[in-house]
Amino acid sequence: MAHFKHIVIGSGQAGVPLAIFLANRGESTLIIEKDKVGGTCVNTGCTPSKTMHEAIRKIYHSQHIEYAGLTVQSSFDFGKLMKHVRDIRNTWSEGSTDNIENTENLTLARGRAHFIDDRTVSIRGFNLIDEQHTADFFYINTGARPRMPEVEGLNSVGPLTNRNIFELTEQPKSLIIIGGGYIGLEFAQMFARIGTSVSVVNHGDKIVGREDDDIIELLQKKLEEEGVTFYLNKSPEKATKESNGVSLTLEGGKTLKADKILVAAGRIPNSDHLGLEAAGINVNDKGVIEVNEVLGTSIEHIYALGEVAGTPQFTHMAYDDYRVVKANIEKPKVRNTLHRTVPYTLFTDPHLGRFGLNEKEAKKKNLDYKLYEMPMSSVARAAEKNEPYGKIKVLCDPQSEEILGASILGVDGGEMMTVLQMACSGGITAPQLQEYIFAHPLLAEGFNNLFIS
Ligand SMILES: Cc1cc2nc3c(=O)[nH]c(=O)nc-3n(C[C@H](O)[C@H](O)[C@H](O)COP(=O)(O)OP(=O)(O)OC[C@H]3O[C@@H](n4cnc5c(N)ncnc54)[C@H](O)[C@@H]3O)c2cc1C
Ligand SMILES: NC(=O)c1ccc[n+]([C@@H]2O[C@H](COP(=O)([O-])OP(=O)(O)OC[C@H]3O[C@@H](n4cnc5c(N)ncnc54)[C@H](O)[C@@H]3O)[C@@H](O)[C@H]2O)c1
Repeated sequence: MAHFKHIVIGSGQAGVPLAIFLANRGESTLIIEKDKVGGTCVNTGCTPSKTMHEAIRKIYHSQHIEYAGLTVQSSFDFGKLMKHVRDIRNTWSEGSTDNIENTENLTLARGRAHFIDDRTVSIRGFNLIDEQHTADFFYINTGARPRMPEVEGLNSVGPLTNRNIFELTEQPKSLIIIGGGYIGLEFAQMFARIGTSVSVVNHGDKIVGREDDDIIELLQKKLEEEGVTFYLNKSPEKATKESNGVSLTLEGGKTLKADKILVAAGRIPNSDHLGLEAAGINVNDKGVIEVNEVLGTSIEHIYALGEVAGTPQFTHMAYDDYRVVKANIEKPKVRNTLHRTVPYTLFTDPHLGRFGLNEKEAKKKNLDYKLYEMPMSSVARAAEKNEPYGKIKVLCDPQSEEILGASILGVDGGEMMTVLQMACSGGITAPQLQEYIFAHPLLAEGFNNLFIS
């Protein structure tokens, strides 16, 4: 048993920078990881999925330049693509491991941690030997895992999730995806583009249900044009292993058949098995650790960060939790989690870049707004790229014309959204953007036309 000033449990998007920060203050710090260093984003989330997305985007666009007189007949090696994805992921995870191991005062323990009491954790190591350590302060950054819906037989058909899909070496000829959210749609398009027959089953009547209906319609239309079939308002009821794959029976009786099923039906926090009761740490009925605005738990010297603490499920938000904890260690009460902007980008092609208010939310809250909207085909750069699909919607305050939120379904829509997010943070208004000199012909230049009232 050793005593540390700080123990960080989980090496996710908040845990690694936090542990390095604490150790660099000259304070003895232990970081515990039960799996690969870097957490979901690096190993089974953003890094591999966006590596795959970019490769497939390039393949797709290289096959769609008939307008320039080029017809491409190419062969495609799925195994090679997935090896590339795993190589990139491993490089980033190993880089993160090296950073930890090269930091003075920082120790990496490999194994699964749980609390014995509010000052002690036990770690079940990879060698199955338990060790116990104590600390003055603890930081829980254990993330979340895929939620497996209650579907009869689902576990016995060996479903894919984000945890094992990047290990595939053979391309499924057909794929059923349960869930029409971020993971479901990103994978649906990727697999459809490489020739897999893809069906998405979603129990709500809309995919990405919190977006505006016109944006959802455009996005769904694009995916349908690329070969994705949607089964909306349908819950899967029974999964069965077949001699040549799997079948999934939906409510109402329709049965789909495919090589594989991918489950992308939301995530649940990794708070069970942590011994939180032994430490007196409160969780809510969804298993989320209850935290205050500076991420303190019900126990004064224990903090929780990232998805396990109910932070919006994006890497940049977990990372911002690290900034909040860091700021409060350096100078208490300077930063908290209240009123944070939560930008995000759905990495379909084209992107859906989002931040702040959309029409759906404004109507729900009965808020007044002025809407500026324009098709992407009116943006010169998008036309020049021959990627004019989508639309821009920006909500502004009707009096001050300050920007309240944006939905940009369009080529590089995430990058475009960020320009508006920054304008919003800096109090730059719609008329100011209409007069602003953007370099021609960039996508952002489209804002000159968008904001003509
Ligand atoms: C397929 C996919 C694509 C995604 N794409 C994006 C994207 O493009 N952009 C974006 O912003 N977000 C994306 N996300 C979401 C993003 O990955 C997560 O929001 C982010 O990783 C959450 O970080 P975290 O710090 O909360 O936890 P995690 O990154 O999940 O880290 C938690 C760590 O704790 C470890 N752990 C758990 N329990 C224990 C224990 N008892 N002892 C020791 N260690 C433990 C886990 O092994 C893990 O390494 C994606 C997610 C998925 C699944
Ligand atoms: N680009 C990004 O930033 C990105 C990419 C991937 C994941 N993520 C994060 O990861 C989180 C998890 O992604 P996700 O796609 O698993 O969850 P999600 O919450 O985005 O979507 C889940 C979908 O599954 C549907 N669903 C739930 N149970 C179902 C059932 N039994 N049958 C059929 N449909 C069902 C829901 O209606 C919903 O549409 C996201 O919320 C997001 O924050 C972000």
